[in-house]
Amino acid sequence: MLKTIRGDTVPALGLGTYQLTGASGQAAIRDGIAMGYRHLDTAIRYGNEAEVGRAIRDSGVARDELFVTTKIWPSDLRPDDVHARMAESLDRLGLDQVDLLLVHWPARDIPLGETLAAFAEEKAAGRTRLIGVANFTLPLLDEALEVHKADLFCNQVEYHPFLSQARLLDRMARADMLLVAYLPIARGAVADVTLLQQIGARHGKTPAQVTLRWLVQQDRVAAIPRSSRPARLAENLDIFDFALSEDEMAAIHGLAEGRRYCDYDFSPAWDD
Ligand SMILES: NC(=O)C1=CN([C@@H]2O[C@H](COP(=O)(O)OP(=O)(O)OC[C@H]3O[C@@H](n4cnc5c(N)ncnc54)[C@H](OP(=O)(O)O)[C@@H]3O)[C@@H](O)[C@H]2O)C=CC1
Ligand SMILES: O=C(O)C(=O)[C@@H](O)[C@H](O)C(=O)CO
Repeated sequence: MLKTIRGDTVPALGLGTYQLTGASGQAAIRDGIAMGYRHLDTAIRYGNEAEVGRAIRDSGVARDELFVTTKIWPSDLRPDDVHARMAESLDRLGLDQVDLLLVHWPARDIPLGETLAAFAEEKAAGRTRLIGVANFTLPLLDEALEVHKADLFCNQVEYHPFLSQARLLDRMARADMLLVAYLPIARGAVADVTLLQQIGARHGKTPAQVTLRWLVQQDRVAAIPRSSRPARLAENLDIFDFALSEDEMAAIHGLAEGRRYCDYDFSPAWDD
């Protein structure tokens, strides 16, 4: 399944790579590509761009069949730093271009317009095909769209059954942007939820598969679960042979309780 935003496509289900480092991390990423993952999510902060690059080269999969995202940390969002970090990322990845470059978190002390102008320059220079943001709240998104007049591809945010993103999704639909759901299985916590177990039993699927299907079945939503284990990598990808009913979709939406896992002292003031 592909998601299409203004003519650009991305596989709806990608592989998160946080903490997939070293030889074991590289092996997990390589296994994931061999199983069929074609969308890989890394970040400078994860310290694994070299592993991602090696896994891509080992896979033998053509570069244009893969969608590779990286992200720049908020301390490095001044224009000169953006250009330097992007060059270093490409070097570590062993690529000429990434598919998507993201602002990893909003910076409090760097004008957003300057950062996004530098991102647009990276796009114009062909070092990234697309640009976007992550962890942007409604006001930050409005600011980004205002200052950049923007062709922002996505906002990558925490999204799983325990955290509603209805207002953000509504705003992003009007801007024709993709929501990339991080922590899509709430670090595995969905496995213990009775409702997800019951829906899963009906379809012969696990709670994680039901959750990932619920995400990608929504308009303009992609998801990037991570696993270090081959069996779970395969499980998380195996969600395209069934569909949830409208009632099942609504019931899962009903699990939202404002539970957020990624909340740090540098996080923005969340909308919820
Ligand atoms: N932009 C941002 O600020 C952020 C982006 N991200 C991105 O999103 C990705 C996903 O988020 P992440 O933190 O990894 O959390 P996830 O929700 O993907 O959960 C990953 C955890 O769940 C376990 N798991 C994986 N599959 C299953 C399954 N089928 N059943 C039960 N447990 C399972 C994994 O353990 P095991 O490895 O043992 O299988 C791992 O501990 C990250 O890897 C990263 O790429 C994440 C956080 C913030
Ligand atoms: O995983 C991410 O993408 C995050 O933004 C955080 O978990 C980050 O990596 C971190 O280290 C927080 O201090």
